[in-house]
Amino acid sequence: MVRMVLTGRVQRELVGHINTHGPLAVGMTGEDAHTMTAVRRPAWVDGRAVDIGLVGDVVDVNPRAVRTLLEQGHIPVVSPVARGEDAQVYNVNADLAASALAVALDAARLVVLTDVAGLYADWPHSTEVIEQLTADELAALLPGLAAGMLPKMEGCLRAYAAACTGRTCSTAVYRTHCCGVSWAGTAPAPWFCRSTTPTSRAPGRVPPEDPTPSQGSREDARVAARVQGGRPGRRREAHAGRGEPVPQEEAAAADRRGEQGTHRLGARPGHRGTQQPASQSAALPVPGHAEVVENARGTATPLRAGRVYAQGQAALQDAVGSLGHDEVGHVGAIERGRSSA
Ligand SMILES: Nc1ncnc2c1ncn2[C@@H]1O[C@H](COP(=O)(O)OP(=O)(O)O)[C@@H](O)[C@H]1O
Ligand SMILES: CC(=O)N[C@@H](CCC(=O)OP(=O)(O)O)C(=O)O
Repeated sequence: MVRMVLTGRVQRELVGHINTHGPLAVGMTGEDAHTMTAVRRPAWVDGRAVDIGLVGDVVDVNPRAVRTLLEQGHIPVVSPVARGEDAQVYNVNADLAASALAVALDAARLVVLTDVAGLYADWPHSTEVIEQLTADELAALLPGLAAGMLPKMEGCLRAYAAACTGRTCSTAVYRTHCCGVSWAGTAPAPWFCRSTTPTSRAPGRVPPEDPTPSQGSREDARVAARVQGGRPGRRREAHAGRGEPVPQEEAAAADRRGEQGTHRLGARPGHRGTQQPASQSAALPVPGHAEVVENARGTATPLRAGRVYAQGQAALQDAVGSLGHDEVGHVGAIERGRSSA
């Protein structure tokens, strides 16, 4: 079911929209060429693991197939379905999958899109957007987040921790800014608008050693309750929860697998960020601006990357518009600028 919806339907629509601009997008899944390997991820409720079915967490990424597509000028559209070493196929969260892929590709920037103006400080009571926050601040906020914002922010935190571990990270600041966008009119405003230059509020703050959120977020409790109650829910719950909660030993075993996996992709312990000015961050480009996008080690092919990026933005802008959102915000996660390591 998950494969059918995510790969057979959602992915095909996105690929189709992008390809109205040319032969750019190629659809694939995390299963293909062993791109993503996952382990079962339980929900945590009151410190106890609750099995919610074939939901996984990416523990290993082989980016070779994606890299090959990029090098050939394509835009890979990767559905968040991953193989497990136990021969199961896991449904992984798209934002967490994107974060893991960005890390494996050594990407210079991770951008996650959302249907609201940005990360709200006191949602659902207020829509005041947090413009910028540090990894520590985000880690503290994480357990209180819910719905789609939780995996987005968890993905940001993981990418930050991985990107800034063992190397100088000049712009290691989370920026959550909205590029509010109205798609209501016929001529949509740019949604990749220029971001504010990050301040020097906290570059180089120490990332958390384990960015995996706590044992017991509000969202986990909600999902587990849905699964246990067997009630149909939103799409997420409807296919996330298969099967009954399992005995504690099994849940604990799943957890052990999860911990092992987190170790493979997570932050290496002992890292200390380096104090660097934060001003090296490039502003997000506006559509059509053929910015040369290099990865952090400066190894991207400049011309091709610039062309693909510019085309890709126009195509993505259209694709997102076609999905019918009235407003699309994006949450800038990591933006490293040039790394000296
Ligand atoms: N602090 C928060 N700030 C903004 N949105 C939040 C927050 N906490 C929870 N949310 C919810 O998260 C949603 C954004 O995630 P969404 O874009 O729907 O994710 P996805 O579609 O990728 O699952 C918002 O519409 C809102 O309902
Ligand atoms: C485990 C998990 O979260 N799976 C997600 C995969 C797709 C996804 O992440 O879609 P959104 O970003 O729109 O939520 C799901 O089943 O909905």
